Amino acid sequence: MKLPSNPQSSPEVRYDGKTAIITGAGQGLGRAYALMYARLGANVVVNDVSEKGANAVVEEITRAGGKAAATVGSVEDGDAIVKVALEKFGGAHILVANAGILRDKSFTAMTEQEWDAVLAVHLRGTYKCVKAVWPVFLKQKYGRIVNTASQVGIYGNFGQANYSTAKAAIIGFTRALAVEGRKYNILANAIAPSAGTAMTMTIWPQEMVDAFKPDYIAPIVGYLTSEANEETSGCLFEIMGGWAAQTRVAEDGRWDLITNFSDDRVVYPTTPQDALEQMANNFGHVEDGDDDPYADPEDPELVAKAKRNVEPPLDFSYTERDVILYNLGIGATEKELQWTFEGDDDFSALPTFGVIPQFAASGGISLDWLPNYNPAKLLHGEQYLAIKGPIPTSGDFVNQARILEVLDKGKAAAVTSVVETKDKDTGKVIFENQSTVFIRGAGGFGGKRNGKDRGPASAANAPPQRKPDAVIEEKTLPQQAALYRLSGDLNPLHIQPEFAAMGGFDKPILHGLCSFGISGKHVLKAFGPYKDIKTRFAGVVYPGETLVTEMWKEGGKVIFTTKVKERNATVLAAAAATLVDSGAPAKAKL
Ligand SMILES: CCCCCCC[C@@H](O)CC(=O)SCCNC(=O)CCNC(=O)[C@H](O)C(C)(C)COP(=O)(O)OP(=O)(O)OC[C@H]1O[C@@H](n2cnc3c(N)ncnc32)[C@H](O)[C@@H]1OP(=O)(O)O
Repeated sequence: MKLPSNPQSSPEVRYDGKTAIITGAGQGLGRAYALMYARLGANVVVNDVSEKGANAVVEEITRAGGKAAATVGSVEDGDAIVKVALEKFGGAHILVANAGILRDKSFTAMTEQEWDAVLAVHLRGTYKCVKAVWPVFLKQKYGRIVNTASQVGIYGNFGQANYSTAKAAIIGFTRALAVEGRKYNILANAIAPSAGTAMTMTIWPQEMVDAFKPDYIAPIVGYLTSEANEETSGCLFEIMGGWAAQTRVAEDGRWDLITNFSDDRVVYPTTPQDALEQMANNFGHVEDGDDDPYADPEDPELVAKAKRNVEPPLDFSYTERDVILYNLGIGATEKELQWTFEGDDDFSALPTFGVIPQFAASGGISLDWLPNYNPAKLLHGEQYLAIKGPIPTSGDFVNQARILEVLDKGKAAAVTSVVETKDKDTGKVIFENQSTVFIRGAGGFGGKRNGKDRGPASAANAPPQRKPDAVIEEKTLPQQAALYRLSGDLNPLHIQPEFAAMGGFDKPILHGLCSFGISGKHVLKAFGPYKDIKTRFAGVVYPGETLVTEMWKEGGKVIFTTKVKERNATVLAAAAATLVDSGAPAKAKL
């Protein structure tokens, strides 16, 4: 920011013809601002809850030859305040939301009334005044706003949970206004002033109150709300007794140095996109210490810390009942006792049961840091499952989840997580899942578009140009999703019409992993067991539709494609399974 050395005397900082609205202007900081604006040619609307205070300031201004009007009442009545500006002066150009109260109390003792009162005056009052003046600013394509935050809102303070909350919220509010207002020449900044006023008098010693005069704050507010300020917006300034600094957010993503902002790898994000980019850029290089340029491979503790996307391990158990429920959920029948009767000699889980433990683990992975994240817009994009040992029909396990990659697909974000499921007793990994979710509307944050080669987990698996070696058709049930969800994926997208509508579907859709399981069962029936299986979810399936799995045996792999028969739509693509017995012949008749 280019700040004139003395804005009050600088020739370019004048407010002739402009109307400034100042809330809480009956005394203290607000009064100092009101007097400054009036002195520099503005019409001033002096708002205060105290009639005496507001009138005294108006009188002081008019006596000195300036123009001012009082509006007495709460800042929560922003409409009434702005109305005075429009009626008395025919417009509004500057809003300084300054009014505030304190109700300090330790959080333990703070009453709800004390909480509500502070939030009402600071946060709701600021919002109401901005809301009322915003259409005026939009229409004239000009507006300058200074909202009043506080150091307490930045750093927190004992006895001020209510005030800290309101002030922190005002910072975010102001930054959002700056983003939305920029193209209309509406600039909004927040200040965290410290001055001796009636408000701080209750908590500061008298010498401090005397030393830190409100007049020291006014010039910065004056400059920020002047025409001379053509670009500074969305900033936060801490100002006190003639000292001012811009406060920026700094990020250093290295665990070892997270509290040490001392070198040039520290970054200063100014938008959520910047902040997200820092996070997104870090995904993928933290699988082991050697991959992490910031980790010291000599120091195992540091290497462990560098695995920053790792969720804590979570216990997970399942029983034979869970196995049967899953098998039924992907179409096992009462005749297939090996999948539906625990007393059968060959009782077993269908291999894709291995995707189920990840649901218990990935609950810890939150995605709400993505811009415009909307859970209704999330679709399952890809799935890879490696089966690394015989699948028990019951037991105790430990799941470990981590985010592997966050890609920016422009109109969507693609987030890949990895979950390893280990046998709790032996520590042996049984399943590894790599799962990509595709969140429509959450892209465009400036992250990288293409991910790394994840071997069979990201292979393109193009089907060969010949007739399939095996084809299996299976009609799903209208209640397929209602049944399948009981195995762990409780996403309402698959059962609740209203939620499906929010996701853009006219009715609930089938779980991607249900179709995956059904096709995985077809591969098993046609070619026998496999040690890994992968697909891309290329189109939606509705419960009740018929799935047709076309399979081609290529060496030790079965490449497959699944279509919905009724719509001839491809729903599983780039799909393949690696067979345990690579020499297994294609079964001609199924
Ligand atoms: C713990 C485990 C977590 C699992 C959570 C699972 C939660 C479940 O409850 C949710 C579900 O089961 S949803 C049901 C299953 N999934 C679906 O039905 C999705 C079907 N697919 C589609 O609709 C589109 O392909 C669609 C919308 C995905 C993409 O179509 P388009 O927008 O037209 O995309 P397109 O223009 O073709 O490509 C844009 C870029 O995105 C990449 N891409 C496309 N499809 C992808 C997919 N399925 N997965 C990952 N990336 C995909 C493209 O490669 C392209 O990238 P680039 O431009 O860089 O080449």
